[in-house]
Amino acid sequence: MIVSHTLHELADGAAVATALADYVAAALAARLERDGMASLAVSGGRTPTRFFEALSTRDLPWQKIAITLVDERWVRESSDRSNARLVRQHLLQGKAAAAKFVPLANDAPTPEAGLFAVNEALEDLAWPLACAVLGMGDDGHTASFFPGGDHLEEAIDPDASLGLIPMRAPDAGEPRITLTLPVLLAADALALHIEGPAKRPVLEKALGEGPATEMPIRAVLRAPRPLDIFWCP
Ligand SMILES: O=C(O)[C@H](O)[C@@H](O)[C@H](O)[C@H](O)COP(=O)(O)O
Repeated sequence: MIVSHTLHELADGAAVATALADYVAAALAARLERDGMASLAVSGGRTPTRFFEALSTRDLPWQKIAITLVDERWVRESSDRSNARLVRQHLLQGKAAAAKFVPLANDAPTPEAGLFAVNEALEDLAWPLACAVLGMGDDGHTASFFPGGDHLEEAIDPDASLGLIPMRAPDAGEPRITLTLPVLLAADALALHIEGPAKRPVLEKALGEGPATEMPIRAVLRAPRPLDIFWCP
């Protein structure tokens, strides 16, 4: 198996935010230079706030950049569980306010009902992604690839034909929608952003043996492509 990870160990969350913002800005700039347009997919959850704020100050031609999410909880943007809300509050600010944002959720009652419209909206992005930034939960999930997820095997299939898939899982809270593994792996640059002492042993365990369905981050860690892991205690 070919694995090629780079672990960036930083002193604290502020240092991770700066290093990851540098990394993402470089990936966007490289793609902009080549194609004149670039897309970025980011994760939600609690970890990314400081990184979003650092990235939002970067001097990039944001009007040529489209931002979407790696995954979303199927809730309204008024919910504090909404990843889109987090992106609007912390990333689409300052210079980055000029970016185009394509949310993964809409007003449809379920992800299945909303899927078609989200897929259509995503057609406006420049594909493949210039950069995708993943997070990781304490159970080893990433994106909405949850252990026990009803569409987990399809979502982490490297040959998945769908780019976007609904997901329900016992520990996911609400129904979710997520980009699938091949879409994430096709990104020019792929980062995993984890912070705090509790996540390091989870990462170490995920790097060991065992099925990817048990710790779905393994599907990313085992993929034959470079992955940059940003971590601080
Ligand atoms: O919507 C989400 O929940 C995410 O995109 C998810 O995959 C997240 O990255 C991890 O759960 C880590 O979350 P924390 O940053 O909250 O630990």
